[in-house]
Amino acid sequence: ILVLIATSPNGVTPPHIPDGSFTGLIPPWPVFKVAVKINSFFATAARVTTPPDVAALELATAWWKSEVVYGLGYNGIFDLVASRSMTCRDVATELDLQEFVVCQYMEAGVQLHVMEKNDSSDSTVPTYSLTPVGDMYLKDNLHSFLMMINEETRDAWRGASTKVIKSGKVSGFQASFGGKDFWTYNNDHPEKGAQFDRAMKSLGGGPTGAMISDWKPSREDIMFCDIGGGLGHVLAHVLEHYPHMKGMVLDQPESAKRANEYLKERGLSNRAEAVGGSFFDPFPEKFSECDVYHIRYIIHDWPDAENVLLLKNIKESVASAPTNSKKSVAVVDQVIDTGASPAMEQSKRLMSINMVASNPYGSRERTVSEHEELFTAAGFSGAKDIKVTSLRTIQTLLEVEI
Ligand SMILES: C[S@@+](CC[C@H](N)C(=O)[O-])C[C@H]1O[C@@H](n2cnc3c(N)ncnc32)[C@H](O)[C@@H]1O
Repeated sequence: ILVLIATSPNGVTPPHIPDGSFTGLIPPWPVFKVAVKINSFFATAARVTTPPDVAALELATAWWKSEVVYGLGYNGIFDLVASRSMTCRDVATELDLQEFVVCQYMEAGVQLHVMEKNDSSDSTVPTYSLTPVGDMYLKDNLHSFLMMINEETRDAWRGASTKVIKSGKVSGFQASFGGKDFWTYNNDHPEKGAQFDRAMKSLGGGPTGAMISDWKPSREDIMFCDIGGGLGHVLAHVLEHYPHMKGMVLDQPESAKRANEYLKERGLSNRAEAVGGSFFDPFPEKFSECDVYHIRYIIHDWPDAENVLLLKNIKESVASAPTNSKKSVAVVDQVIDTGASPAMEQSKRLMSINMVASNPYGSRERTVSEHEELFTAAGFSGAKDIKVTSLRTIQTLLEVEI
């Protein structure tokens, strides 16, 4: 807590820091800033010292690296090797795979720093274990994200690169999957919907920790509503830090079902519930009790018109609220041109194409002023006073009072 007090420019002091919370892993601001600068310096040094032909080949084959980690994850190799250091032959035998190919993939994994080789003195055959990066791909961590982003999403990108770029109108996903949009496809394939929810949860820890460390709620007992909150993973973290807060998630019916199970698992059912519905319809009456309407990774999923409708629904929900307490909309997204480093801006630009690939035509990452325009179009009088909160992560928090 002392570290947070000492380093949070917004004076954020969550009353409770649960054991193992991601907030404990967020470096103090000065350390974060220096680390980002050092990282940028070496990235620039590597770029300017790499000959153009090498750089061009690296870019052309960059997907090979993803395919290696995908293959290691898809076949359960990361999880098996995490249990004990093993030879590639034993891995192949245990998983009923081809030894020759497995050994090639594991050697490549060493070169990509997701595995390390342990040469034991009593054997000529090396064993392999995971590096801290490899650990990130385990089933209880980024596994579902690794699968999702290298399965249908890969085809969606190809659709964007070859079809949408000429014809417009639809997402890369629709161009590649017979016109079906991402959410309809996931509803038709519930295992894919569940995979997506798990992927979002696994991506969430760091950004949620940064949000909790840098964003100060108006009171510690507010009603925190996560609109499009998926499994309820963000809400769960927030409520664990603020024992007097309550919260709700609004998400698609199938996700809301999974969210209620997850919130129960986390022992939060007495303070949190998930409600199934569409944020493009008027909000359920109980959402008028929300003090903060938190929307993370939602605005970038939609074209302007849909975002204006969603923001209008939030505003309408507040208009029917019984009290006049201070209320706000808090957007967290990869806001363009607010990043702490060029590498972060590069990631946002790639994420923007991921939106073109996966979401309805017109979806993208936006600048602060583009967000301002959406709020203005939805009739928010506070749009011009949009408050920008820097977070110790790639995302930025934008808050508008209602
Ligand atoms: C990119 S995910 C973000 C999840 C979560 N906010 C997070 O930060 O991890 C988008 C979420 O929007 C939800 N969603 C999509 N269309 C929706 C709709 N019409 N109404 C409510 N939720 C929707 C999805 O189910 C999903 O949980």
